[in-house]
Amino acid sequence: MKCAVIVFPGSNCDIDCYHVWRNVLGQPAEYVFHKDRFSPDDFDLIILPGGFSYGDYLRVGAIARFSPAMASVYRAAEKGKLILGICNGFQILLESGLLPGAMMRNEDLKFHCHDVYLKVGTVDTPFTNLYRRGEVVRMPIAHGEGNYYAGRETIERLKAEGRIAFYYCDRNGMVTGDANPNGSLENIAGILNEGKNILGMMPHPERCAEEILGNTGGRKLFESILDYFEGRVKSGRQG
Ligand SMILES: NC(=O)CC[C@H](N)C(=O)O
Repeated sequence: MKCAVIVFPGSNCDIDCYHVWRNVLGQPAEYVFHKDRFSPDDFDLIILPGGFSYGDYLRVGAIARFSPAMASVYRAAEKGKLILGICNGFQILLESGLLPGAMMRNEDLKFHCHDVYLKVGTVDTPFTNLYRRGEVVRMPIAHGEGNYYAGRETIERLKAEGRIAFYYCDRNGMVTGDANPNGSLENIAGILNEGKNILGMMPHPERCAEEILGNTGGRKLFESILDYFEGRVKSGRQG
């Protein structure tokens, strides 16, 4: 299953994503430079990695959204290809309109770099099918702008359609204000598009996919994608 990792000026998690896909899952991966275009059928999975694309100028993700590589991502998205945006990648997906809502500065205006607990909101997706619904996983976060906001109608729709992939929670799985690191509405940590072929999430699964890192909570996310692609599970939509 061929994966593209898009490299923007200021990306800093591109190598981690490439490493996980290539070396942990043993699948082909390629870097795609932000100035390059590609055809929608060149890749089965596109990862928009974390970092500070274009220095986070204007608004996080606001400039990256206009890069040539993103023009190809939009075409791939239309074809139902799988797209995973992690942290800054999530921010770019919001700015590009591929996912609804917007990201604001963390409520306390501080950069948060620590582990959080996440509750899996839906397992009927190409990205989460190996988790149990309601499973609690630990993952690191590292961001200054993870305060997710959307209008009430959008939030209700996301909930009704099973499109909230992850909520911030405490170690017992309670979704409380205390467990919310950034002020995100309803403790939302990750959402899907309507077709469930696009996932944006603030936590970093690529930083917790190997024993040597002391946490493998993110590994099932990548394995879910591969299982889905190889037809071992039937959920969401496949391009
Ligand atoms: N780890 C990251 O992707 C950083 C995200 C982002 N640029 C922020 O600080 O909000």
